[in-house]
Amino acid sequence: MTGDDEAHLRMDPPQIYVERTLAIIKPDAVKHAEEIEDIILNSGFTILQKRRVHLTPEQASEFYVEHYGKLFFPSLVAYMSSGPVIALALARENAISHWRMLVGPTSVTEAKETHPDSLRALYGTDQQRNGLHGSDSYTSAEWEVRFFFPDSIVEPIAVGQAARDYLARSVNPTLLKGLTQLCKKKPDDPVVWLADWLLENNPNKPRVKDTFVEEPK
Ligand SMILES: Nc1ncnc2c1ncn2[C@@H]1O[C@H](COP(=O)(O)OP(=O)(O)OP(=O)(O)O)[C@@H](O)[C@H]1O
Repeated sequence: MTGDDEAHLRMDPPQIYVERTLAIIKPDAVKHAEEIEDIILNSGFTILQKRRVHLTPEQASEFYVEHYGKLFFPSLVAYMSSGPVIALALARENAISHWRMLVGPTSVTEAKETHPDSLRALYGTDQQRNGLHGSDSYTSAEWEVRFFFPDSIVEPIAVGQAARDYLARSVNPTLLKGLTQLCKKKPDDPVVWLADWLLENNPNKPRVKDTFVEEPK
């Protein structure tokens, strides 16, 4: 066995993990919503759900309850309930940290200086009217997505051993056969060839023969 082979064996298996986060386009940035959604999609996010809502002051207070008691809390609540916002449930790998990176620092002045390409630098106005929100942790993402999308059924995503068991049971046996055939054939476009092979050899494909006889027109 070569050193390269040993290094491959020591490598962790690839992780399959799709994370969700809550994004809000705040009242001052709603006029730029189309542009912002394009940037979201071009940054590898999937928009799972979207709602345009006008929060009441009570709802805005509940959403930002962690800031209750701070000097800026009353004006934050007034601002967040001053006009419609767009709430988006976003998904991608490492969605929470990627979205916060794309959004940029809380202060728009700082965002313009240090992260001029961030969404807050582009669409925010000041420390408070900073255009966008993003969940800051896995726990708050779950809570915030439910806050805006209470009816959404959140399917737990299989991770770790559960993901490995699922793939080992449902996908790997067929995929391995396909990959073996692929290595024998070495087609020009291996991905398309494999996709066709998988469709043709899908063990879940109905096996009933098509017995209908086409009537002449
Ligand atoms: N010093 C401040 N003065 C006025 N408004 C503020 C101040 N600090 C924060 N805010 C407002 O409160 C929001 C929540 O503050 P937080 O410290 O959680 O920032 P953040 O995590 O960057 O923002 P968000 O939670 O909206 O994504 C900010 O986005 C901003 O609108």
